[in-house]
Amino acid sequence: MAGSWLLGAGADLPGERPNAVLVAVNQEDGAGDSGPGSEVSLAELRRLADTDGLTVVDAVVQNRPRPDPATYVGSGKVEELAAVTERTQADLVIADGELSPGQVRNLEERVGVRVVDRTALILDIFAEHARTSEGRVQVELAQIAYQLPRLRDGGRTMSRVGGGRVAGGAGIGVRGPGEMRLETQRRTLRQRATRLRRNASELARRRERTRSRRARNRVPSVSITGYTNAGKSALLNRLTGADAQVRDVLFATLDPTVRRISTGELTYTVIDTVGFVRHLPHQLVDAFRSTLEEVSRSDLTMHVVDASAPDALEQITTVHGVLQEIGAGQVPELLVLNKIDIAPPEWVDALRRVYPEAVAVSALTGAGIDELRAVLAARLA
Ligand SMILES: Nc1nc2c(ncn2[C@@H]2O[C@H](COP(=O)(O)OP(=O)(O)OP(=O)(O)O)[C@@H](O)[C@H]2O)c(=O)[nH]1
Ligand SMILES: [Mg+2]
Repeated sequence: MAGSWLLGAGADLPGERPNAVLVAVNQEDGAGDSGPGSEVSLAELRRLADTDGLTVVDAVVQNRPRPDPATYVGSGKVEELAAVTERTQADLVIADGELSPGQVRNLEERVGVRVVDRTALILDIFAEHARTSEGRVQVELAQIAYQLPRLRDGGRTMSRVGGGRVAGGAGIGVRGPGEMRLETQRRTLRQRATRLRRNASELARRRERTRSRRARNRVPSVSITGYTNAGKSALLNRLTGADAQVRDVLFATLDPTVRRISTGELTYTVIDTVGFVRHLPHQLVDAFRSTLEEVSRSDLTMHVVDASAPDALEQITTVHGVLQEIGAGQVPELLVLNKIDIAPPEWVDALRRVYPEAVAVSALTGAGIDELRAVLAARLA
């Protein structure tokens, strides 16, 4: 059920899209114009909320040098937020940044509805989209890592704030607040995490065996990386005739799809994997380490860029940052500018000036795909 983890157990409204109000602190610190609270970041938060089955009804943004340690936005803005939430009958508030447990508690007390942050929203989308057992285990581990430091003694929190569904209704934390003492909750979560980790490492070993078989057979591997919604799965399908799921939502792909390509003498595998996003929750990066190893162990990564995105350059920087973080910084990269069928030609040219080696394609129309195949073959030979 969309948004159920965010709203808490028992708050599911079947068939209805819960309303959300966004709240953000725009630090305007000159660190690029895509930080929390910027237009780019808020537009993305809207898309994340939409992907998660929520309707964004309003946004409250405050410019200030840094977030208020107690309430994230200043106290005047908190009152405004409460008024907006009341007027729009919103079911929850989503902050465009990571909130401390104290900030969540204080905001919830004053605004009167559930308050979550960008990380929780992304975790919820991942939980919705995970299909394989490995994906589910990884998401649930990330959710537990997120929940543990945020557990609260039920008695003082609002009745709406429960644990809620975690990864496909696995059943942890579904009891309402106050039913379990904090320590018991903590212990239960830790025990569950231990079981999940055991499970995850078994699945990782299986993946490792497949990978080393490919390596022994000297089959080169190409990974597809890039910002979420860049067209990675569409490109895999175009290159290999696979039927990976292509959707206009964020994080459509969580579970890697591998396909083999043979052209002339050359055979290689192509693997499509999870997309990246700014402020990708570190809990997810940790939990998805084994999936992401497919990237760090690959011989080449095709970094797919949505050339029609106004913030394409910043998306590239974000992806490079995540690649570093997962230990894939050294993997040779082939930049692929995708969606040239809809990108303004001057944008594509501007990107090519920065990245002269990039290949421009459209996974949708097939434009540039032959050249991409040729470049891939040359780079792998
Ligand atoms: N116009 C156009 N749309 C494209 C192209 N490639 C992909 N798309 C669209 O972009 C959206 C995202 O495509 P996906 O292939 O699912 O993107 P992805 O990078 O795999 O996304 P995630 O798995 O969610 O990270 C879909 O609506 C595709 O139809 C393209 O070359 N041109
Ligand atoms: Mg995909």
